Amino acid sequence: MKKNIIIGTRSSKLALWQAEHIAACLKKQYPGLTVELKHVMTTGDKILDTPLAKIGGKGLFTKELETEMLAGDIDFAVHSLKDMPTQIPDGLCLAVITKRFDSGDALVSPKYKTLQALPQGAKVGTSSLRRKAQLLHVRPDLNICDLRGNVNTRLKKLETENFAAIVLAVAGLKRLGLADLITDIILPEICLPAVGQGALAIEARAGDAAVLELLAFLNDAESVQNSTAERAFLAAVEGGCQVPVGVYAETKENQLHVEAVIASVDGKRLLRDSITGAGVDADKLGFALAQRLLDAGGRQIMQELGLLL
Ligand SMILES: NCc1[nH]cc(CCC(=O)O)c1CC(=O)O
Repeated sequence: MKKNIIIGTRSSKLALWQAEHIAACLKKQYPGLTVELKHVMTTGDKILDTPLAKIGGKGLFTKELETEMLAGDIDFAVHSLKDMPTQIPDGLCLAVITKRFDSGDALVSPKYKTLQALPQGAKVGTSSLRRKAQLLHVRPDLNICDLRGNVNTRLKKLETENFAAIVLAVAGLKRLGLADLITDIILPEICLPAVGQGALAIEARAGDAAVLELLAFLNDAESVQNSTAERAFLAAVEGGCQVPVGVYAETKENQLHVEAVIASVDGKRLLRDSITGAGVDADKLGFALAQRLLDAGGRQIMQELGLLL
């Protein structure tokens, strides 16, 4: 049994909460274990002004952590699953996907409270093309403006940059103890979440049996199955975290139900479809749903996006 573990983490408050949460779970399970946190700066942390979609590339929040892991300087890294690219580098693996509690998006609007109540042309902050496209689809009048930075930075900008509302993940706000700031939950009928939103992922060395064994108890079978479908969908549309694509899988009455959307950035074209099947076919279901949406016009939208960015 390992006696000491080094967890690699980004330094944002959310990343630290997530790493500390996993550290606490480990210490509870293995009282003799010592757990250390090592802070690692990623490209996504260094470039703060440019919209992520324009920086391009995948793994902006994971690459430097992966390098440290491969070099043996950290034992594993804790990520928000939604920040994980669909391709994991050779030698590494997704060791754990935790149980997901909140997958949705929230509106923070101290003045207007709900999406419906926002005045015509209201300035709304989000840098996510997925959120932008889906919001514009129901409210084409909104003035959606870029809003980057970690959760706390975005909340500050809500005031300093005069946004009528900003959109954030429910999970991130709850983890930071900021659930009180949520004034409206944006229903999945309006805005489907990002792949894996709300779940934590632990990335570790594929051959490190001691660490993998130590972590196994944190894995949630249903979460793994659901995110397998979601990640298969994302891989098939060849999207990173910065595409106007949303997908949500859930298990109901022993069936896996996957719902997904591909939209143009202006929200004018929005393709949405769903598929249901056996959980063991999670991969195939995600892939099949992607093919359906791509054939229905999604391929053209993704091609246009490639030209745009
Ligand atoms: N893109 C940053 C990011 N990565 C994960 C979360 C929230 C937590 C989660 O979705 O698991 C957030 C903040 C947000 O989107 O509001």
